[in-house]
Amino acid sequence: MISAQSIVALSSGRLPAGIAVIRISGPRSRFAIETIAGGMVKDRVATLRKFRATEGSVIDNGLVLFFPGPGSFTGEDVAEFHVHGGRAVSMKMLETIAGFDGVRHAEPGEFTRRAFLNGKLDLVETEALADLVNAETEAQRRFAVQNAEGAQSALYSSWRRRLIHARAMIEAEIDFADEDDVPGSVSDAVWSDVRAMIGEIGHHIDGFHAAEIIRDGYEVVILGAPNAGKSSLFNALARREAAIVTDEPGTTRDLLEVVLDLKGMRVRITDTAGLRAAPGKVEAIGIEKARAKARGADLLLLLEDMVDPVDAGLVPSDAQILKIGTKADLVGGQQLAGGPKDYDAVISTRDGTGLTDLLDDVARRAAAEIGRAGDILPSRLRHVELLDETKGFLTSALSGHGQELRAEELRLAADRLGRIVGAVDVEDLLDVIFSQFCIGK
Ligand SMILES: Nc1nc2c(c(=O)[nH]1)N(C=O)[C@@H](CNc1ccc(C(=O)N[C@@H](CCC(=O)O)C(=O)O)cc1)CN2
Ligand SMILES: Nc1nc2c(ncn2[C@@H]2O[C@H](COP(=O)(O)OP(=O)(O)OP(=O)(O)O)[C@@H](O)[C@H]2O)c(=O)[nH]1
Ligand SMILES: [Mg+2]
Repeated sequence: MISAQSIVALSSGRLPAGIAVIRISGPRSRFAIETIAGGMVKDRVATLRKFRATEGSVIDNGLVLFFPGPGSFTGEDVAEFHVHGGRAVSMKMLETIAGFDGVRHAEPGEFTRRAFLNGKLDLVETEALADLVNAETEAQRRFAVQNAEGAQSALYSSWRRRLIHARAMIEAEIDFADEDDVPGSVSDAVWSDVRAMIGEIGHHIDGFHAAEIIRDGYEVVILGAPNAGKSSLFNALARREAAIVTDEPGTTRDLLEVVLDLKGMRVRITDTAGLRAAPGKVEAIGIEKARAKARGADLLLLLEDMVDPVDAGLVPSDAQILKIGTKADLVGGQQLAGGPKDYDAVISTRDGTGLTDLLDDVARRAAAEIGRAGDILPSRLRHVELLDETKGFLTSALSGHGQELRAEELRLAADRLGRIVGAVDVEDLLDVIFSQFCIGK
């Protein structure tokens, strides 16, 4: 598909910058180079040229590249002008190119949309490209680049191929039911492969929580009785005075959150109101919020003042729990070693005791949840929903009666996988997916 309209945008970031890249895709790319750079350049080779405005004045000295379609990012002819990254320079270039007949400013994600429509990327790779551009942590980048390169798509495509093969076998059996040369063991093999796929898809779906942790962060909630030292730990982890600390019990009422990059992983830490019976009105609301937050957490840090231990009570949650003794600086060494309480960690925000070990422990637990680098995980709820439907059709195909019906269910299952990668009927999804991009991508 070659669009009649060419599109232009600033494809590099915020101005001013050292260099800015102005990119045009579509049939007017060639004309833009001829007009602005005074003549065509060699394909795919950076060439230094003077760039001139329509009336002939010099805009800048810069590098220009031409990528002939279909061998380009978008699949169309593409030109790039690399200019000095000033605001006025970039605006003059954009204005000049958008002033040509048949050229308009690109919408967000429109270059990538053309790449998708021209078959350069599938839908999952497109989503991964959006993730790559938005990646802030090393774990997010690793995950996104692997999927942008097609790892996730390859998995779905291989399942889809297996299903198409399975269905062909079952339909052949229907067609040749009366003949002797289609052995029954063929259909046994097919259904045992379908059973295996149900297991593989189920296992893959289970990985979604790991993908959510990579994207949204590993959720750590600090809990404990009033004055246990929660906000002091929170501030130490945030490396700033993010929360108010006083010696008055009941200082913190609202949830406070910081996001850390811990060894390349996104980790969200929440400070909460001290848990106690018979609190004041505002505090009671804070305590309810703390309990609700704890329910959705991955890890609870349950703090207790070792000088004045108060049982904060149990909080229902599936999260892992680390019991932490605080204010170690106030407690003698022997007391700690032989004390009645068992703590997973002992810290002091006063003298820094145990903080590095605690962070290491949190990072280890987050890494264990994320799984091994290279694991292929579903990266969108959209994928999980379609995978669930796929699994549902496979399950009823497996236990169903009548070869025709069962073959039809295999078809429906393969169709759902096709929807994930965009091989079938996805027009309705495109606007949602491309709205995740910035202009120029
Ligand atoms: N200057 C610049 N840097 C960039 C991009 C770009 O468009 N321009 N990219 C944009 O996102 C990324 C690189 N991605 C690209 C992907 C495909 C093709 C391309 O021309 N593909 C052809 C031929 C491939 C080949 O020669 O092996 C093709 O797919 O047919 C170019 C860039 C990151 N860096
Ligand atoms: N000596 C010592 N004092 C600490 C330490 N951590 C906190 N404190 C003190 O303990 C008191 C309570 O600390 P906070 O961090 O506000 O306690 P909190 O758990 O957030 O309390 P609430 O918000 O009221 O629930 C303050 O006076 C802190 O200075 C520590 O490691 N050593
Ligand atoms: Mg507090």
